[in-house]
Amino acid sequence: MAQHVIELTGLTKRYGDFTAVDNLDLNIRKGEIFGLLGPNGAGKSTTILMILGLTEPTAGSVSVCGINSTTSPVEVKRKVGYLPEDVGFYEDMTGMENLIYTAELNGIPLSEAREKAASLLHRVGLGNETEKRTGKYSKGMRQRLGLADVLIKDPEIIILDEPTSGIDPTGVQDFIHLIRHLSHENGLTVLFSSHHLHQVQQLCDRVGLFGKGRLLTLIDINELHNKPGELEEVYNHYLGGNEHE
Ligand SMILES: Nc1ncnc2c1ncn2[C@@H]1O[C@H](COP(=O)(O)OP(=O)(O)OP(=O)(O)O)[C@@H](O)[C@H]1O
Repeated sequence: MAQHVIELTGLTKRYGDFTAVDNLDLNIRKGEIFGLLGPNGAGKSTTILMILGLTEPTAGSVSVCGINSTTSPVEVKRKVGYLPEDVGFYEDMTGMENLIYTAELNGIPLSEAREKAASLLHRVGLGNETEKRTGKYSKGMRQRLGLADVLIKDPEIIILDEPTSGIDPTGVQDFIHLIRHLSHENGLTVLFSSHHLHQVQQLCDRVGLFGKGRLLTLIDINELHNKPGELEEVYNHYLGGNEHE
């Protein structure tokens, strides 16, 4: 049986009378690329914040690699790399310097940090930009550096929240290929939150479709037989053809 690295049980988040995440039961398997798909406000980011232990659930529980995120967020942080929509870097520092800084914050000795940073910059396609200040990086380059930044502590899971917004179509394709490659190369579990149907279908093994805080259905992408319009049909069936791109 597949090993679960994230287990959400009855997970609920209420803000006053409003329920942002409603009684969510979901298990993510080790090594899979799982998509959280849904329109704005569906509860994807709130779910991610609870997985990271950055927001406390109103009810239910979150376990990451067997660790309770709510009671042990620091331990969970060691296992999970989180790439938000907009990554912040020290703009006056180079890509290399930024990565070394993150590495040192994670307790990696300087000599090892340099080597790891150089290798990761190369792997994410920034091998020729290591000495450029990040203030001069394009949005696509920043997201690639963001990936290197989350990978430097050797996480078991990476969580990417709308990582492609603001990147041009070619950059998006490159980014998607890079994530697939990194996941397969390292056996990484990836959680990818997006409202872009086509990106989710291209990248993910399984998808959870979210709407109004609820998990509406689970979709195995292999079962869609790579038919480009199929995920859209499922989406429209559950979400009534809401605008999604
Ligand atoms: N701190 C908060 N206080 C009150 N309501 C909140 C808070 N955070 C989120 N919400 C609400 O919870 C709902 C779910 O938000 P969430 O950000 O999780 O959705 P999402 O699926 O990630 O959407 P998006 O794609 O826009 O990021 C939204 O209606 C949002 O307004």
